[in-house]
Amino acid sequence: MISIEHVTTLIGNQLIIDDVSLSAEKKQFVGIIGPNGSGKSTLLKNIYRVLPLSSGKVMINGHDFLKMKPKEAAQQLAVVSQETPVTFDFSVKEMVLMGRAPYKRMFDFDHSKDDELALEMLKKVGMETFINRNFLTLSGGEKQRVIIARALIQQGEVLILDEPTNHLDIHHQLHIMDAVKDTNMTVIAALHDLNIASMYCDYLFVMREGKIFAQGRPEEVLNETLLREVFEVETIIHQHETLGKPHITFLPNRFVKKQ
Ligand SMILES: Nc1ncnc2c1ncn2[C@@H]1O[C@H](COP(=O)(O)OP(=O)(O)OP(=O)(O)O)[C@@H](O)[C@H]1O
Repeated sequence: MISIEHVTTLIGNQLIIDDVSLSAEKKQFVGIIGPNGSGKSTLLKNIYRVLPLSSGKVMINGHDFLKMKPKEAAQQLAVVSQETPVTFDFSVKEMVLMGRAPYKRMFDFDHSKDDELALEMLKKVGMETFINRNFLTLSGGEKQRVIIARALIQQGEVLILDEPTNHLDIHHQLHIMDAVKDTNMTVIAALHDLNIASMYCDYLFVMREGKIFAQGRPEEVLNETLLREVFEVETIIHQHETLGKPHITFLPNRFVKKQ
């Protein structure tokens, strides 16, 4: 279980995250939704230690995550962010094997068990035929799928996803979300696509202006009034017959104005 307790973040003298608490139970898939600039990425960066928080705590299974040594922290939590800058020439396999680093001691070499795992994770993201390709020659979506394989091979308890499927076509969005859902990891994901959030998340936190505005299961949170108030959009929401989840149809402004 991961819990974020009363996190507040100031950047300069601007309050970006204002006393946010949220948690995810073991193996739960938790989504964070909210408009541009509402603080989703900042909060995730606070959690994965790229951005220091001003006050608050991040606890994993009762241990203070922010105080863990880097290797121990990497055994607990993996991250896929929107962009992963890579400037050196690595093969796809080498990129994925980097996810095993938290389990290595100095002068340990990759062994065949790790190679098998790398292939298994690349299969999960549909990239196994690219195993010997140079990472830098891949398309944006292909790169992102390799980065997801690298996070999966880390086999931590918690997976943090910041807009993980931004670069992906719809087939690969669903494929990746299915692969993530099938892992035994606890997931906290910032998502822009509200129908994807509805389909995959067990629980949602809605952020607005650095605060948690609402929370609950998708069917409790995704309603026309909330989406109007938070995202300033008009929608029609119905329960999808096959999926049993709310499905959102967004109405174009010019259509709404005519009504
Ligand atoms: N280094 C920084 N300096 C100043 N302001 C910042 C900095 N980083 C983030 N912010 C501001 O904090 C607010 C929250 O940004 P954040 O990236 O967390 O939002 P977000 O919800 O992830 O947005 P998006 O949906 O556009 O990705 C924004 O107003 C942003 O401009």
